[in-house]
Amino acid sequence: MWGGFGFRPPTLRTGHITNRELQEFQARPDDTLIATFPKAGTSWAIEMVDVVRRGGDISGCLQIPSMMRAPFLELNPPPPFPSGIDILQNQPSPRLIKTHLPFHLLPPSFVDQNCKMVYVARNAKDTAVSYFHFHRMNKKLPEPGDWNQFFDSFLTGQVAWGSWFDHVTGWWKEKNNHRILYLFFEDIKENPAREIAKLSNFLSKKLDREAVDRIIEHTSFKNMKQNPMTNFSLLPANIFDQSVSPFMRKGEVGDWKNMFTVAQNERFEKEYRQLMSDRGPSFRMEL
Ligand SMILES: Nc1ncnc2c1ncn2[C@@H]1O[C@H](COP(=O)(O)OS(=O)(=O)O)[C@@H](OP(=O)(O)O)[C@H]1O
Repeated sequence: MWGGFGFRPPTLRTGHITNRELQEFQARPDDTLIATFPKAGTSWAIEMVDVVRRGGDISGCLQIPSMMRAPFLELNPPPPFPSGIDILQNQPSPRLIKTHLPFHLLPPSFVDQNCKMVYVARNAKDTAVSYFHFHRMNKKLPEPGDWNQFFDSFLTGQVAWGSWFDHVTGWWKEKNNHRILYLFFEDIKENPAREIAKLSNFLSKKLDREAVDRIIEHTSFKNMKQNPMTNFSLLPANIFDQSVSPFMRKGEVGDWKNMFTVAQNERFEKEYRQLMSDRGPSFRMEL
């Protein structure tokens, strides 16, 4: 699989990465980290950040799959496939790195090296629905059960990468202590040009009007869904079975209304009020 991307797995490694190896990961000062809770718009942000860093030139992005342009830090497949760390250690600078880690589990070198970090948050209801469909198609994740069961698992933080509530508030609390740009999926959807301007400023990359238009076009849902470099169609069906649910599924704000029952919504609202502090980020559930 990896050979097809022009990548040769390093030969030295044979086993899984340990938590200690992850914590000892050496970030470089010019790394850019993209951090999210799963299904918050990671792939969208990767594409935007990558083209912004390339000054609006999309040609490089059209040749290499997104998962190779922004390796997944904590990816830990069984041998002989390379881990995220294996891939990253062999990548030239400046690297783009994807993670779903909560802030408190991030390898300390990202803070020590004063790396730029882009965090994208998405409202919990749409995230839960997107995550449910992702579990159905991702053959490396546990079976989600029915929507009712998954809803319960999500709300109680019993899903991979834990509690959505802890994740979005954990990164929010740190955003002024480090070089963190905290963005929202809903804001990008509402006004991509405004959010690209924030990225251009944060990444110190000047973009003219044409470049911004090019980025909006290249990163539109329609284009990313058709583009094999961004739609994960290069992964075989025993990893992502897109006949069950496509990776680029709907890309909307408010799709939760098609899944949540009235009772689920009431329970969600009640627990949301208890779990989200007043000082945390505030989310829009519809536009
Ligand atoms: N360009 C663009 N515009 C709008 N929406 C987009 C875009 N790219 C990805 N998406 C939607 O983001 C959801 C996938 O989230 P992630 O990329 O974070 O997934 S992952 O955690 O990295 O697996 C998933 O959301 P749902 O459609 O609601 O399931 C994708 O469709």
